[in-house]
Amino acid sequence: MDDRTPVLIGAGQFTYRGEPGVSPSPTELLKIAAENAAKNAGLAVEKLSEIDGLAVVGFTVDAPGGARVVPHSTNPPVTLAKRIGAEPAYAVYSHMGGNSPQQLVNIVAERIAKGETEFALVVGCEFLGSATKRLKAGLGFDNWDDAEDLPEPERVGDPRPGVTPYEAKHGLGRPINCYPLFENALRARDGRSIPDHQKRLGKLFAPFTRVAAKNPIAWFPIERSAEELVTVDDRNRMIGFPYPKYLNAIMEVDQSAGVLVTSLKKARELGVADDKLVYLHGCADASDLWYPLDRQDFHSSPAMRLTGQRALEMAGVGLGDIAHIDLYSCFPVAVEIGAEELGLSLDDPRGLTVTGGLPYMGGPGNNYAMHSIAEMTQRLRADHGAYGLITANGWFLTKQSTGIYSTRPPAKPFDRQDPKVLQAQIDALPHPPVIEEPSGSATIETYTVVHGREGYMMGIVVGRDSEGRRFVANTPSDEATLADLEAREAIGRTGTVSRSDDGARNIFVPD
Ligand SMILES: CC(=O)SCCNC(=O)CCNC(=O)[C@H](O)C(C)(C)COP(=O)(O)OP(=O)(O)OC[C@H]1O[C@@H](n2cnc3c(N)ncnc32)[C@H](O)[C@@H]1OP(=O)(O)O
Repeated sequence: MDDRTPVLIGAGQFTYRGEPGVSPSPTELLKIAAENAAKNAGLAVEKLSEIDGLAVVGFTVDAPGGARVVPHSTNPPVTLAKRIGAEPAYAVYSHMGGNSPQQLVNIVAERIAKGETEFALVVGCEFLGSATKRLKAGLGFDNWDDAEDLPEPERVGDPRPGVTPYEAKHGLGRPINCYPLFENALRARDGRSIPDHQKRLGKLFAPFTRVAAKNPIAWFPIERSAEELVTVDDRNRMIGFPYPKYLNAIMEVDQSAGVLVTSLKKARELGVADDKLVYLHGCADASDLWYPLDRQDFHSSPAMRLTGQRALEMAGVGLGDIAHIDLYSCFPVAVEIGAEELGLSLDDPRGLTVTGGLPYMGGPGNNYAMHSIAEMTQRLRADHGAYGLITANGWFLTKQSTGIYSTRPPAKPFDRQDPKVLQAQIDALPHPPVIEEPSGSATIETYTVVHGREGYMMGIVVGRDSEGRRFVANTPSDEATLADLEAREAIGRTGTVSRSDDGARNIFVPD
């Protein structure tokens, strides 16, 4: 095998469950994950000082337009490198997106295969659990020594925001509002009744809770029944119809995870045992037509389909050869569409998660997939020669990265396809025109009803005007309108769209 074959040698994870007032800072969380990865590889933590590559997953608080409410370094890779005594020649920080962990592993592996990097740490963390509690309780951030003001890091990934200003104005910028648009569209496409579809969602995620219950890293290690997941009550309030809270990714956690990726030659020099080596056999990255309103429809993902196919092709295996699977699971529809695009059934006996998934394992910001890679590494070491597949999704089913791993040594040299190849195919797909100021009669293409802690808040409708142009609008926010949208299927219903009195938004009034 080529000396430059990229290989994962160690994976570390961490969940902090202590007092918020003394919680680890972001750099501390990253360092703990890195040290756990080193120990997992059988290395002394001091060896981390030898890395020549460092890729840090972008923090959620650094999303475009995000306020610097939590003190943290302006250059997390450099701050972390100093903390572990390393001076990596390659040090990058990703743009937003839950695809980032797998994308960074793919990029770093390609660099290793080209001889540009030899020993890399890929790592990320979530710190909004304690940080939010500190902010709410006025606990301050005295023991966080991260707030270094350094030159901006080199960023990798696509810097575009997830939505246009037009979409943001109508509420599409929050995942809890946007993902339900896909879920409802999927239900209507299948002609399933609302009660039957809710049952399907509970049935899909109940096995995820079972995996989380056995995962020592899980934020909510609690097994729940299918019925409990979809029963709306005081503990499980409706968030964005049709998702009660238990079907939403949990935002406020303190977790971190990282992996060490080296060349085979370096792994040998470091003395890493053969039974620790996990190879990246296949990988791919692509984005769907970028903005939600530009999609072909709200129940498919060409990027998931193509990245899955390409990763399998690169690995030289078929779906039937995969023994362990983790589909990105921020909300049920990400799993449903992911499974459909890959050709998996929702009750596949292999299971669709190795961690327990975002609503139960955690890792909601951008770093969830690092936990699935770390967990997959363990599973594959225990099932020598088996293959594992993970998918990672960013923004609103926008960016996709896929990885296929195994302890089995690859039969051919690592050869990542230029992501531009798949991207050109996706960008050439036809899609409906978008109109920003529609008026007149229109039809609902998909919708959701947004709830606050006190109850109904607003409706969001994606519709088509009489010429088939797509628009987004809000509905009147009276209870009768919103309750009716939840009581019976609204997709395909007609109404009238016009400008709000203040001219700021579109308002769709159902017939
Ligand atoms: C590509 C992608 O990955 S997109 C996904 C990115 N991630 C997200 O967008 C996260 C989405 N989730 C959220 O924003 C939040 O979890 C919400 C809005 C669903 C709910 O949060 P809140 O409004 O704070 O919840 P609420 O005030 O009703 O209840 C708080 C309680 O519920 C718990 N809780 C909060 N969210 C969740 C959740 N998703 N599942 C289960 N319990 C939860 C809290 O721990 C808290 O419990 P406590 O009372 O025992 O302390």
